[in-house]
Amino acid sequence: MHILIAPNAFKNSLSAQVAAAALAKGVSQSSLNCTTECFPIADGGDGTAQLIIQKLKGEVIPVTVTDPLGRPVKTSFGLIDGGQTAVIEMADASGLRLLKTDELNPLRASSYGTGEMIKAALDTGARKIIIAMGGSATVDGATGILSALGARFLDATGNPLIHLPESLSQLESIDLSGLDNRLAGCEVVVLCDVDNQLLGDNGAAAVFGPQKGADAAAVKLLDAGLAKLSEVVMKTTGKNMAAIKYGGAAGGASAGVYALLNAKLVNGINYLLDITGFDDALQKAQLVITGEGSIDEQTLQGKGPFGVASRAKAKGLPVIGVAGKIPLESNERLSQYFDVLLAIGHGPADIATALADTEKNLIRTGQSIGNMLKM
Ligand SMILES: O=C(O)[C@H](O)CO
Repeated sequence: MHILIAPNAFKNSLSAQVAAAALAKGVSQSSLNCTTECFPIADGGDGTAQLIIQKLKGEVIPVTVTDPLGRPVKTSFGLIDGGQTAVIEMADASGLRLLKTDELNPLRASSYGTGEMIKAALDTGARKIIIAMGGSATVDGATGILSALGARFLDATGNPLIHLPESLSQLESIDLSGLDNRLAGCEVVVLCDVDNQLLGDNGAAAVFGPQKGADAAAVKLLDAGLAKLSEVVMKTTGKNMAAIKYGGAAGGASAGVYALLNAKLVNGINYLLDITGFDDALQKAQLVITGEGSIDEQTLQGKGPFGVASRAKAKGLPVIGVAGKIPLESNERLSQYFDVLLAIGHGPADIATALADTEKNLIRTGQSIGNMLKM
């Protein structure tokens, strides 16, 4: 039997690579006679660019940019296709993981550093830029990214707004005359980790603002600011940031680059699976194991394990989903994609212990899966 092991990262615990290796180790310690292939995945959020760059054997270009609070951060992006295409991870410059809990400041956090990475990519001569968006600390509708690339966000007196995104409700016009003209000849593709739209109860501020430190008042202010941005963008470009699917990803940065850089917004997991040749790996498999920190109804909204499971199911393959948390009761919708769902925990544990034990839990779960299949 050949098993394809394709988990997402286990948030706050293990990268997708380590999770896949742990499951494979467990299976190899079982009594099952089988071969395995590790195919770690990501859905646009943290780790996506790294996986693409690794899989496509890209060149890593080091760069120093500014973090969400304007401090220098050493990071990198990748070049693939012989240098024609740059692959950027927004979270490397503007990610939540760059801030300590007491530094979270969604009213001021800026995506400027991601714009600096785009600029650095243009400097290499890249003609296409893939940006993985998710895991961000910002809710600025890409105003930071665009400012780094030369756009100016102006108030009623024609002065540039300071303290974005907090001041967005004073936006009156956008000056695009200074926008880096190399962007005109460059295709921008954004890999989105969620399909939420920009505004409202299901939008960037309301759903993802709280995890970036926004209280109820800040969520309201940010949502109103993004609505104002959308209104002015509509006047300036005729493009509707508020209506685009995926526009709520990464604090609306996806919607901003869609409207002002003509970026194409796509489902992160599907793009990753396509570009990394997942279907070829699937071709050889008789069983697929995928997983993530939690597998529940939300998984079906385009998350990584869902992307993997739907492709496996399209080929009639059995799928085992492993997660720290799974629904208590069996769920008909989930069963259409996951033949078996396994919780990896070995007993009652607080979150900190569960996170610390994830690797061991995955090894043991992999071994149990192998032994069960052998039976
Ligand atoms: O960055 C974020 O806001 C979330 O990952 C959703 O895209």
